[in-house]
Amino acid sequence: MSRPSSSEELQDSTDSSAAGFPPLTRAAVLACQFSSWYPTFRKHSPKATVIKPLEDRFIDYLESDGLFLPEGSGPMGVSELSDDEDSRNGSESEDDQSWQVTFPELDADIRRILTKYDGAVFPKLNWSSPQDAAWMIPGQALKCQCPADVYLLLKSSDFISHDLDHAFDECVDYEPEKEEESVQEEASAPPQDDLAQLAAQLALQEQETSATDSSDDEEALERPTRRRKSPYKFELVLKKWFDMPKSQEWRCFVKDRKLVAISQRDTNYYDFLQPEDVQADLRAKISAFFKDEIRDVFPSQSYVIDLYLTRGNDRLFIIDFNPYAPQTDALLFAWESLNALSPSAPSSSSSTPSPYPLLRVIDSPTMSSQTMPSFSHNRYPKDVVELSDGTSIADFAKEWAKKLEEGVKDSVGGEEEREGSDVAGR
Ligand SMILES: Nc1ncnc2c1ncn2[C@@H]1O[C@H](COP(=O)(O)OP(=O)(O)OP(=O)(O)O)[C@@H](O)[C@H]1O
Repeated sequence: MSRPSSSEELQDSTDSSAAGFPPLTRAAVLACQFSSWYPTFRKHSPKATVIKPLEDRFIDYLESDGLFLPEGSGPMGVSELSDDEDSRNGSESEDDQSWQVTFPELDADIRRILTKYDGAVFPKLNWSSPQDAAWMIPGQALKCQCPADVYLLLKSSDFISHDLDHAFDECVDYEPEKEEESVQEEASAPPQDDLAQLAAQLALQEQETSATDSSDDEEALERPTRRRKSPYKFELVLKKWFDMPKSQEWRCFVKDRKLVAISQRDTNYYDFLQPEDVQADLRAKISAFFKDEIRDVFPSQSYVIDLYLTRGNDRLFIIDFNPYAPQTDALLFAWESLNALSPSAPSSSSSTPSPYPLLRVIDSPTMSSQTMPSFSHNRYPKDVVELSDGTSIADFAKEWAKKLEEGVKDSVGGEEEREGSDVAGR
């Protein structure tokens, strides 16, 4: 899920009903949480394991100041840190802190999942991956090969902070004071004795297990936790890493259960996507997949799906669900034009084929990558923007969005293709 970079920008974009957006509800946001949809769509999604709920101590670590890594989380294992690892712990004063933080159970879970997934995973929390922090690890991708890689990315990312603190901010039915009150009431209840506590923990585990459809293997690792001052539980999603050619990714917009538009996900120009028959084939494949596998199953009326089409064009995979809301990037479309579409209206003549879903690809190689960056307005690190030229994040975002809009009319140079493999969730 993409998200605004500042509360100011958030205010600009939250008047969703005025702009023609359906009201965003907590249920719609929760439906896009990874563990909400993955059990249902597992066979159409790359392999992944969810660790939930994350313990409060770990969330506190992610939210704490300074960039330091828990002891024993590096590639060398539990008992030692390499010199390299030590140097990633940040400044000298922060080093002291690093030796006080350990997450041996979580480290062990991550290492076990890494082994199961051939040594590399892609991390995210309930909704977001730390894409804005990719530059923190070698290769600038979110390819994690030890627990420290996962922690470093999560801890450095504004997108992850958004998941932790602002996931429901724009929902019409979200009342933070009320929710916090109920959590505080729970926290101030008389302490339970050990047996009662154990029973409560087991009940929680059972409830979670059914919610994530954990079956024969460990695709949902559950453990009891203390209650945090938050009305929902945080989860760490580790997806098996695979090389996914960007040119094969598509963002699909669903309005009132109708697939209205499809946008190329990447901002590069690809020759092979230009022929009309290729585009017609794409529309047909994605439309059929949506109708057969998603439309009657996904609980929301309006939402956005990210799909990946294997290079042989023979199989579609679900990468992510996002809310139909301004904080999700509309990519090559403008939200105003998507909101203005009315796919239910009768077509002018019965012989005219339906124009839906509309499909947009970058259709010219002339635009330079400087004017068409691959991160759009709500997908770059806050710190970078703050340091940029003294403008506020909101102003910078508006400038950026304007550039993007202008940029869509042209396009940029191509990227070499790679083949994805072994992606099936099951
Ligand atoms: N298992 C994976 N292995 C390698 N790369 C991946 C994997 N899953 C996702 N990616 C890449 O990361 C991108 C973002 O993934 P994902 O949609 O899960 O994260 P997100 O933070 O929710 O993104 P967004 O907010 O843009 O929807 C994908 O478009 C894809 O390019």
